[in-house]
Amino acid sequence: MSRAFTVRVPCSSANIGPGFDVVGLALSIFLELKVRIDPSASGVEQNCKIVNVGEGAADLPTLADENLITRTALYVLKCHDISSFPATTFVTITNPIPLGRGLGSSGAAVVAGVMLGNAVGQLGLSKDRMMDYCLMIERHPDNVTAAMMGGFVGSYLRELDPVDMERKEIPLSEVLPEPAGGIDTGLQPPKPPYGIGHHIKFGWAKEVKAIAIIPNYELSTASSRSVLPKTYGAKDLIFNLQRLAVLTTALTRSPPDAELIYQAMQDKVHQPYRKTLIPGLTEILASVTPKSHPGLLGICLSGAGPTILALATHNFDAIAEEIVGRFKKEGVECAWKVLEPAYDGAEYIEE
Ligand SMILES: Nc1ncnc2c1ncn2[C@@H]1O[C@H](COP(=O)(O)OP(=O)(O)O)[C@@H](O)[C@H]1O
Ligand SMILES: N[C@@H](CCOP(=O)(O)O)C(=O)O
Repeated sequence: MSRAFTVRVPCSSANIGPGFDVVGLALSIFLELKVRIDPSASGVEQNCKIVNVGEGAADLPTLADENLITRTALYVLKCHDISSFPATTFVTITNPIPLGRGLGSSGAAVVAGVMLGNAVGQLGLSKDRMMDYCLMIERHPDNVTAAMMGGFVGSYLRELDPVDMERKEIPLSEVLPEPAGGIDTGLQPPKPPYGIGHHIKFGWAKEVKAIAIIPNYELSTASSRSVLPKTYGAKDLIFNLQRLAVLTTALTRSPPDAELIYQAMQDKVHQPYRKTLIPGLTEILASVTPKSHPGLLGICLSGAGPTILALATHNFDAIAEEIVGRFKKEGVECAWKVLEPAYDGAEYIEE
């Protein structure tokens, strides 16, 4: 019997200033998979047929063991003794999330892949258990937690017992083996331990919107993490902890207190180091304030960048145009969008 379903996953903005690797906000750009499983389909070579549409479509892989979404689904299936997609699985991936911009495209792809594996294999995994699979692949919890659970979330990775810790810290190449010449032994991959992470959803004041100013170049999360120090001084860590403690509640209050939020979104842990990769970053972050641009609440780098996220209640055009103009002076063109929180997170819709 044929089956059809849709998987829908929001993009996300991680960190929101001081919450490096800790907080994430799911936002209203949605990765969508349209899936049809048709056992009677004939004339199709592979048993999983992928069509990419949207951002980066021309460059994204169309083979199931190469594309991040379907590789992730295969990981989930193999952990349940299912070695491949059922014949014939047609997956149309429509991706409006810009790649490598700090809006969680890879986090959304991983969440979509885990949801796909769960649905294709009819595994009945809960969202909490699916999070364990996500965290075996994307090892900072902020994006995947926001994309899966929705809204504004805080998360941490638990200190697991030594056996589980060893299973969790297995090299990524063993979780998602490279297709060509990799170490795909055909053996069952390592199953995730239970409860790798914990999370909590914060509130969100309904009048707060997120303006994403998106430069027209890609910066991979891996390169943007490579410029960060391995150790930090107590002063900078305390600076961030103090602000994060205030920020998560400040963003729930109506009407929002712009002065409080603006200060609480300052960061000393990642943004200062990333300025070497994002032309004009320091000046851009200082270019709009609640005084210069009423309606602005706070401004930060979105995820690993280069997108800038400005939280605001109104005056969106003026705030965005100021930042677009600053980037232009650095020779960088941008697009911008006003986004809403995506409260529901990842969704599975049976057709
Ligand atoms: N829809 C998708 N399908 C396949 N791969 C994807 C998809 N979205 C993202 N990716 C992979 O994730 C990479 C971007 O990840 P990353 O560097 O973490 O940036 P981002 O900030 O967008 O998450 C892409 O270059 C691509 O390899
Ligand atoms: N906390 C991570 C978040 C990366 O987010 P992405 O959207 O850039 O993938 C970091 O800051 O490195």
